[in-house]
Amino acid sequence: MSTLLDVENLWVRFPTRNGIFDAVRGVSFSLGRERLGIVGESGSGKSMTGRAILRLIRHPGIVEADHINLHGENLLAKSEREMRNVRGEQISMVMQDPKFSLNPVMTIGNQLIEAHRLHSKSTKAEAYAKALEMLEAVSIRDPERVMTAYPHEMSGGMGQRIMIAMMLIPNPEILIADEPTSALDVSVQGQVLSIMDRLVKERGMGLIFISHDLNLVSQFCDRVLIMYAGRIVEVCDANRLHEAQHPYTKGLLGSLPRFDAPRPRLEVLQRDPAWRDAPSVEGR
Ligand SMILES: Nc1ncnc2c1ncn2[C@@H]1O[C@H](COP(=O)(O)OP(=O)(O)OP(=O)(O)O)[C@@H](O)[C@H]1O
Repeated sequence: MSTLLDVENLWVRFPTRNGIFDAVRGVSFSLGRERLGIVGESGSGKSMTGRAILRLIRHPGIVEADHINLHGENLLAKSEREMRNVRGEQISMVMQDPKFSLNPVMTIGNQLIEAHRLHSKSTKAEAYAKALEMLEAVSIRDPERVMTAYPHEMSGGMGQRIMIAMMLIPNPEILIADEPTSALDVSVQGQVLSIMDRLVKERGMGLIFISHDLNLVSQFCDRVLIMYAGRIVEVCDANRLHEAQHPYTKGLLGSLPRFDAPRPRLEVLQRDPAWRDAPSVEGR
């Protein structure tokens, strides 16, 4: 499998009143043209890993790594100006809540057109056609009407699909999706997942899918990194997640409710201090 992205020894640090807090601690993994899941409980460092790749960690957070290579070029060596081209052009990120990402006072059409013209020297008519095409690609049924609407007029699921359309306009090679479907109901969730699935298969895109939902990730992804306290504790093929060896992963699986075999009581996730200090597993 060809490697698009290779991350070596990534740390994300925050200075706090009580000293440095390490949110991500020496994580290494690679991404090919695949659906790579990152799972773990809240605070395990999933989002910070995704944001660090795009150097989107806010001050005073610090990103350090031996390298974050995109096609062999280290993103950490790029200037802020060069990074602006990488964001969107090569790597896009979709966040959980589109309301925070779309401009509330601009029509959806104008936002899509602007996104397109930012990345290519096209005429307004070409950008309009491309915007319509992208809305159709994410299964928006009435794209002409949606072009003239404002974000608040959209349901959560439509907003999320519009965000994906916006992220796809520059045709990125990598999409980082941070809990992209957790605010959506199950049927809309299915639509959004199938759009992302199609993009991986048809465009050969690499997808990093960040989620706390083990069931979803095991069904949707090819490979899964399991994070605990800022480290990767286990790497599994998604369809073999049930064979996971690490006690934390087993605990996460054991604490899931199941409809097919209801448990009288959900297991409480136990944590062992030794897990924190064990070296990070390589996600390659
Ligand atoms: N500005 C900050 N200062 C200090 N610590 C921070 C800061 N921002 C995030 N953190 C910490 O970094 C850790 C990792 O956060 P991250 O958002 O990556 O977790 P996550 O696994 O994505 O969790 P969730 O599923 O809840 O989003 C958390 O413990 C969080 O409290």
